[in-house]
Amino acid sequence: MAQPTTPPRPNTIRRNTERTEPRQPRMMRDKASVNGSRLPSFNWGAALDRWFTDQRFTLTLGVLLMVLAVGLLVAFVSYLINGNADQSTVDAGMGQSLAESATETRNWLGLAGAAVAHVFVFRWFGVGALALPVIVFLAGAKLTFRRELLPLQRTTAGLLFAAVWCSLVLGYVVLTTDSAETASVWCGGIGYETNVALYGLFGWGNLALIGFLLFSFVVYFFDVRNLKMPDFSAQRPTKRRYTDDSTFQTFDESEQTDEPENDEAPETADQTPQKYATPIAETPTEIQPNQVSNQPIETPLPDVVTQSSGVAFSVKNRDAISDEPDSEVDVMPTPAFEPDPFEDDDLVAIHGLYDPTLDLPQYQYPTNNLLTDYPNSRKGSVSDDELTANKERIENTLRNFGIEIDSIQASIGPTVTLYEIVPAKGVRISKIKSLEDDIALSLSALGIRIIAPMPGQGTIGIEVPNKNREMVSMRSMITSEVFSNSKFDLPVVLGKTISNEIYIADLAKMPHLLMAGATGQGKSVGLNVLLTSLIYKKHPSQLKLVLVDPKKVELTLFNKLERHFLAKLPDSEEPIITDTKKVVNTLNSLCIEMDNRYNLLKDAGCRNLKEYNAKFVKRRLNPEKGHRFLPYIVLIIDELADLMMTAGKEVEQPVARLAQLARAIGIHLVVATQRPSVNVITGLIKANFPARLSFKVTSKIDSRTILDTGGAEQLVGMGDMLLSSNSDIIRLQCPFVDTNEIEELCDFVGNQRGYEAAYALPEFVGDEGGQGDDKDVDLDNRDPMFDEAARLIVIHQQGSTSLIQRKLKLGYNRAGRLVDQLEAAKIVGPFEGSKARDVLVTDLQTLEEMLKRLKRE
Ligand SMILES: Nc1ncnc2c1ncn2[C@@H]1O[C@H](COP(=O)(O)OP(=O)(O)OP(=O)(O)O)[C@@H](O)[C@H]1O
Repeated sequence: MAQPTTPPRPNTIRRNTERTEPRQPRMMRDKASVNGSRLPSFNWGAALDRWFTDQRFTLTLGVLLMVLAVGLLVAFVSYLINGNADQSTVDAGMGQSLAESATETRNWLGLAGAAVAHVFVFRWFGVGALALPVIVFLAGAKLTFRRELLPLQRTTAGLLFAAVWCSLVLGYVVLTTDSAETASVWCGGIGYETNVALYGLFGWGNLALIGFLLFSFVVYFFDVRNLKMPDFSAQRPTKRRYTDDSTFQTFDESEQTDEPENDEAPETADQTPQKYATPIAETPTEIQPNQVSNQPIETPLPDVVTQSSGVAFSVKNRDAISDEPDSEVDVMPTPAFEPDPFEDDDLVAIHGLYDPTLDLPQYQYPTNNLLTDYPNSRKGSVSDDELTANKERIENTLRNFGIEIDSIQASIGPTVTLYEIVPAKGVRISKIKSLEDDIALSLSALGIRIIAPMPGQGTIGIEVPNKNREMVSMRSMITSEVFSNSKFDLPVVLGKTISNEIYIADLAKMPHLLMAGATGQGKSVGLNVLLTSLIYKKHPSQLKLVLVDPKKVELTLFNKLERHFLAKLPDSEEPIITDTKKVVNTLNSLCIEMDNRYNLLKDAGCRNLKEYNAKFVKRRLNPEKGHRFLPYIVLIIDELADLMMTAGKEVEQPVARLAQLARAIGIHLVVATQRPSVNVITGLIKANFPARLSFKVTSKIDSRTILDTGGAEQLVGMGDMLLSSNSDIIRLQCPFVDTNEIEELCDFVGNQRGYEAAYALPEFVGDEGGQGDDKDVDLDNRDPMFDEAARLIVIHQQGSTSLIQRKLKLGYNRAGRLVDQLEAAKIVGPFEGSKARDVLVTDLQTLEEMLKRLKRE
């Protein structure tokens, strides 16, 4: 038997099942394979995780805790009433029989109640012990109803402090009134003993210490940072949320946050609306956009809130206030010299960082048990017989062709086993590569892939499919440490590598993904895996999905996420886009969103979305100037081929434009197709998708189209795939997630409180609206901005709606109408899909003459 230090014997086979684990000494590995006794190790961590996340377990535990809380309350109250009588019984403890003690106990919950209460009430907290049942009850309720009645952590901290503090105050009173005999049960041991210990030192100063303790707690608990004098003339800041398009509610800040009432000067409307809308109302009010009244809210909080209270509020509120000077809104005038509060560091000091997740503060991330645990997933391990047989066949085949090898090492992956061969000295690698087909034939298995040489190693790899493959469950990916601890912005699980490592990528860095694969090879499952990873990791305020599904059936289940994660055109009814015309409009709308976001970034002086959001979170960007927290947008297109067939350039151009420019502003594309031919994956699209993934395809040509190399035609299907990223090719097994798992996940998210509607993308007037049939356009009724828009277009020689929109600060609809009028006046040419229109007037002088003529007519 070989010793660990001995160099590998020629032609020996070694298993390498788990690269992630430290490698065993050779001796042990050989032993394991000789005996053939590879015992499956039981995963205690996963079993415990399963147990604790099982909803039946949490429900049972929750109810148990609530019952326990009631029991503790009864025991404590009873002890406070009868405690003096029970003390001696409990203290007598082991000195007498249990039955004897039990009969003597006066506690309503018998000896057990008296004993527990004796510890918590008498020895520790006194009357403050009553905090304990409240904490236990809240914890039980959280487990039972899966929502918090009160913020558990914060309430627990507050109650524990209250218990100790009460004990200290009462301890002081008991000590100074010399009533320990009768009243020590009320203050408990902590309060009494502490006061006794300190009284000798400080005397009545104890009270000052206790008072200071309270002060320090308040400072930290409520994050008080200064003691400015309260301005009683100030009106209280209010916070508002829309209930529907026409009305919105404001509600008192103090209802929502645990912060102390803000005693700062009144905030003006140009401060971030998460904390304050406008100092309009003293009391909770329901406000019509054009009129503000002081009626208290009678309706409870709406079941929905707007996308980002930041964005929506600032827009609507601006309309309500600035467009209606005579309205009843009493806006506090802002003196001209007053500094922009958004340049004032104090905002964070006063209100803390902006938290986008407060849009949906009670949102619960999906739990692991929504996904199925496939217990037999590791069943497909490769037997020693299979390994030895393959090894011998590889050796024999190579020997038949005159190739000698030094050693073979096997790495068993979930779908294929990689045999790494160290050829004998003098053997040319190209010779082995040229024998690819012969080796495949002799191993009589599909899916042999030869990697010669293995990048970074002096070996040759031969991948042979396993007879029984391992099912990689999505649950095992989600529960893995790498995924749970991943700090990626948009973490997506892609699968398991040949060495059984979990492969996670950051979509934000990829920054787009092109996916191909013949029908039935796992593309839809792959898209579901990607969506599942994102939904597990992101809060609805941080991520929006635009789902395009020309096949109409693949992504329907995600409908339920409409009010949480989906984004769509404002006039569109279906949250999942299936109609080609709507797809074109949506893509163009995303281009407008991209332009808008670039403008916001420019104004903010930021280079990318991360910097921008970080600045917004620090309250350095003013929502009144259009700034808002920008969620990531992930566009998923399931089946590009259909779209390219029907809309060609109209789809290609915006897709390419988005792929080219959108990475910095947080729009990422995942585009899938079953036909990876050059007329679907055009050069323009391909050039802008550096990360590409291929499931099994039907021909080497298809493989080349998608990956720039062959190999994908030799995959074995069912989620077996090749990922090409930064010129590396990695073979992965995609995890499996079934439709009913997706259904459970979407139900879990969809049944929670969501936004009032899907995230609204900017309006885009498609070709029907933008075609500009000049017969319908009345040039006598020109837009007041007509001349200005015409000059702009001619100066820039660019007939684009978004240029007008940006430079003249107009809404999309109005800019669209202006372009129609410009077309009717023959200043710009007709609509040409997503391309900018031709400008028909070449210089300003000609334009001015045209404008004069128009005025005379
Ligand atoms: N990762 C995987 N692990 C195990 N089995 C898989 C995996 N992916 C797909 N399969 C199997 O292959 C079948 C087809 O997968 P899928 O529906 O994703 O194919 P597709 O490429 O989207 O096909 P189409 O283009 O026709 O929609 C699945 O029903 C499943 O049985």
